[in-house]
Amino acid sequence: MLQDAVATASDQTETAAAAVEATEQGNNGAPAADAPAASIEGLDGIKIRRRPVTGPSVHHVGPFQFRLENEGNTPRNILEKIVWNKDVEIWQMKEKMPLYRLKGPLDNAPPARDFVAALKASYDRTALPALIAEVKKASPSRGVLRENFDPVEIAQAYEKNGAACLSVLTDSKFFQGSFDYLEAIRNAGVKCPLLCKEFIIDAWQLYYARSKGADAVLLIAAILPDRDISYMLKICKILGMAALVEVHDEREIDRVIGIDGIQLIGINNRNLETFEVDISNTKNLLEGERGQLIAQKDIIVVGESGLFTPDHVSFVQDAGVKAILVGESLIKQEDPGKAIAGLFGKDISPVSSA
Ligand SMILES: O=C(O)c1ccccc1NCC(=O)[C@H](O)[C@H](O)COP(=O)(O)O
Repeated sequence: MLQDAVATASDQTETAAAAVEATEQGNNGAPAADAPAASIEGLDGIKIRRRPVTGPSVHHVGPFQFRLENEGNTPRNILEKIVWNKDVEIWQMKEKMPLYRLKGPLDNAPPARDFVAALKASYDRTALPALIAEVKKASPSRGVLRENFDPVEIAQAYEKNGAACLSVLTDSKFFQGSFDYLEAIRNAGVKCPLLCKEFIIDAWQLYYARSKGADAVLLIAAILPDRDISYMLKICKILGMAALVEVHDEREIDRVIGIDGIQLIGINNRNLETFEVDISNTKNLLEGERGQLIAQKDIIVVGESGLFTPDHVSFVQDAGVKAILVGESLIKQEDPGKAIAGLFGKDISPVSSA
């Protein structure tokens, strides 16, 4: 039933993981027709299915029975694939580290750094979009971006050369990222606030990210209903973390503008279903009344993906962004820190502009 599928952020996980497990085990021959529908497609503007149906239909031909692929238990695009995998991963991680064990140590943890203030300070200092530089080893669309990958060295180089904040990919299966990278960067004395770049679908992940040193998290509108975004924003506030709420199209941006407590909207120029990158997406989404409303609400817009040159940076700045999130164009250079000056067309490191 559809209303069953729209569970709260936390109880979705168990159900979803069980569904994925049942699917992977072949469901012991139980026909899908008897199973509850697990898709929440179309609800609250979400385009992807948050979890597979519990098993493909059984088809009978004479004495044989077989299952057809692609009848609900096969992800239709990379985003669905990532999210379905994440469901199972979270379920396993929660077993090892239940919420009550995560929460306790957080009371004595150093407070989160102010991600939003760091972006504003950088913009005021440089009059250029504040840089969130991404520590990104690989991606589903581009494969391995950097063989010789030392996350701490890269983070320090980004900081030294003017990044306001850092984004650290933590998904291991699709991005070769790690929570250990986040923790190591934090423990190495990097002062820039850190964004945990994850596919967050369960509130447990917010506590886990904080426990590993995150100062901010990514919430992707394509995979989260409005009520989950609102709920997670409240938890972020309690934990002292900022949330970068990411959108890709008009429907998503209009949804999130209406949610209370949004400080940062990321416009992803990459379509996460097709991998197509088009930086004019940022401009298109900020045109007209929508851009004015965002400015009135004092929301900072972050332009994400596909930014390689000073012209690209000017283009999105003219469209209204005050910050940019950049991975590939920096990480692929021999010296990712020095690549920052190439991206902006000038040195933006704090020392040189002081
Ligand atoms: O980068 C991908 O291939 C990708 C695929 C599926 C989901 C998300 C993906 N990337 C996350 C990002 O949005 C980027 O890492 C980030 O915006 C930086 O983009 P870029 O500067 O183009 O590396």
